[in-house]
Amino acid sequence: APTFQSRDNNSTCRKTSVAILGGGVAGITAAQALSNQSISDFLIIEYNGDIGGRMAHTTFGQDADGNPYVVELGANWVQGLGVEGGPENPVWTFAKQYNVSNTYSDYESILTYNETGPVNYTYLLDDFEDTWSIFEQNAGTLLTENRQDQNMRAGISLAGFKPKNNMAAQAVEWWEWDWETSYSPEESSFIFGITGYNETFYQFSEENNFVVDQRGFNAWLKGVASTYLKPNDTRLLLSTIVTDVAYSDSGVTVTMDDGSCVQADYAICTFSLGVLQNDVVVFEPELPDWKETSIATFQMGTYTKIFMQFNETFWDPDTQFFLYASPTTRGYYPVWQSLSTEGFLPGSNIIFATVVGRESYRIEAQDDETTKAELMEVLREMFPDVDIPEPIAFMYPRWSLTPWSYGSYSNWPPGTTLEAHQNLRANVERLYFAGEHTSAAYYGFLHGAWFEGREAGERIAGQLAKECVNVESGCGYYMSITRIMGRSGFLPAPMLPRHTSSTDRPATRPRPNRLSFIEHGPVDVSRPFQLSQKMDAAFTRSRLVSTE
Ligand SMILES: Cc1cc2nc3c(=O)[nH]c(=O)nc-3n(C[C@H](O)[C@H](O)[C@H](O)COP(=O)(O)OP(=O)(O)OC[C@H]3O[C@@H](n4cnc5c(N)ncnc54)[C@H](O)[C@@H]3O)c2cc1C
Repeated sequence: APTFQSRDNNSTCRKTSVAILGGGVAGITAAQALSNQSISDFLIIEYNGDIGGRMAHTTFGQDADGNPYVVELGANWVQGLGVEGGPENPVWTFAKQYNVSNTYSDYESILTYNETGPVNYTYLLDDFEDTWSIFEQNAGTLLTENRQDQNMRAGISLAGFKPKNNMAAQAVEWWEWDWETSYSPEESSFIFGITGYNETFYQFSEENNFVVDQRGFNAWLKGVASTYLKPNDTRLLLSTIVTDVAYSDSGVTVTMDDGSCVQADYAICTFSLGVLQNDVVVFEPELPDWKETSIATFQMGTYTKIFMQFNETFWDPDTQFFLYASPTTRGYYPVWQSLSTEGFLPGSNIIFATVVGRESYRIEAQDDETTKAELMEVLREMFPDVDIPEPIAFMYPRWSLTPWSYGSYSNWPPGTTLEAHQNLRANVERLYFAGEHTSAAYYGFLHGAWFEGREAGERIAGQLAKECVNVESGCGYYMSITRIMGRSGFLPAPMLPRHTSSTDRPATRPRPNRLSFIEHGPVDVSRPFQLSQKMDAAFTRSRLVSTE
């Protein structure tokens, strides 16, 4: 049973204005937003011995001199970079600023295989792309006409792509969908799967750059943190595990596993959706029903990279991706990426496979040797003419079992709404929530965490300063739908924010008809994004409806 003895004796707690729970992207950005508004009295409380959260790396294998390589266990790409003169992904801005080494991911650099070896089914990639331009329009129709969401399977199928028992088509669909979202089309929202894609790849750009920086991808976040934290700053509590969070309309008390506590005027909880779903932190009082419902509704996916180093590069060193279609099982070690390729870690002889969802859970539950044997069997099928040696290094993380993340990143299930998501984001009393999962526009991405951390920091800064410096994102509390409606339950009228029509978009956009609910235009990364304002407008409309 949880004990709250520290809270009973608050005089012994360390005092601060803002307790930031978690030192991932959202937490570090929230603290930066406070610092930018001259609020220096905050504490960042982080489980791990370093900042970065799910942007996490480790050492793996070794080079010819015996020095280990650094590989990313979590986030690996800057996704959607930006176009000349247009909005730029803030992570890309910082990656450039802090010289993070990266290479363009060329998705055309792909070879396809099945259980008999190399088989060219790349034409299916084109087929799927053609289908995409149809189903994204259909998703747009559903959104603009405020119609019921479907699952992605229905969207893909109605647009004409029906893989059924064609395993090559299944592999292609996995590459196009599951690989990005960590969920199958059956498990994913059609409308918000498409808007989620469009917000990033049509607003910024469709380019993804893969990070191979030997300092680790979090080098940029450390750079950001160093602008307001001194070396060994006592406001950063590393290796500190939060167990209890007591909140009220006058403050928040945070208790750690060693019994120590922090008493704050406000707090921002940036723990992942997986952490919230696994009840590892006790909230006092219990989170309200509307909050619990939203936490239970959204999904936490698992994305697993399995690294292998060999004593030679027996695959084509000039190709970035290798797609494998299992004869029996969709998503069975489908995507392989070479790190031995120029621009990555040439000469490293490292290749890694990726699985998601149920396949991740399956391999997380088995030992390394069993998984290694499965991978070797697949490689021998893909390269029947090669005498493949045993790997000299092998490793994969178990994200769904990791106690500070419980999964990789969030996804929207079919049939949910923006309103349900706003409840995931809304504060309870003086406890705020931020992270990739609270971003309706950029959930699952580093930049989602960045925008959300900044907004939460700015809102609290507005509360503390008693003046709203940042009028664009708004200050103060977020709205929960219950707070507006005065009750929980189904909303009587659809309240989707206005979205742009295709004619509003710059002509230079690659596929101008894709759907978005954020207006396009230059985004200055020093300014917040305005989704919340649009949502607030939607909520105002809902209040009018309910009053009527
Ligand atoms: C395998 C994988 C691949 C990914 N690939 C990409 C990619 O290529 N591109 C991309 O943009 N995004 C990618 N992502 C998503 C990206 O990593 C996340 O969106 C982002 O890092 C989330 O940041 P956050 O601050 O919201 O959460 P987190 O990074 O989870 O930060 C929360 C922090 O809270 C801490 N914490 C949790 N519990 C406690 C506790 N009890 N006490 C104290 N501290 C606690 C954690 O240690 C963590 O540091 C990937 C993620 C994974 C796991």
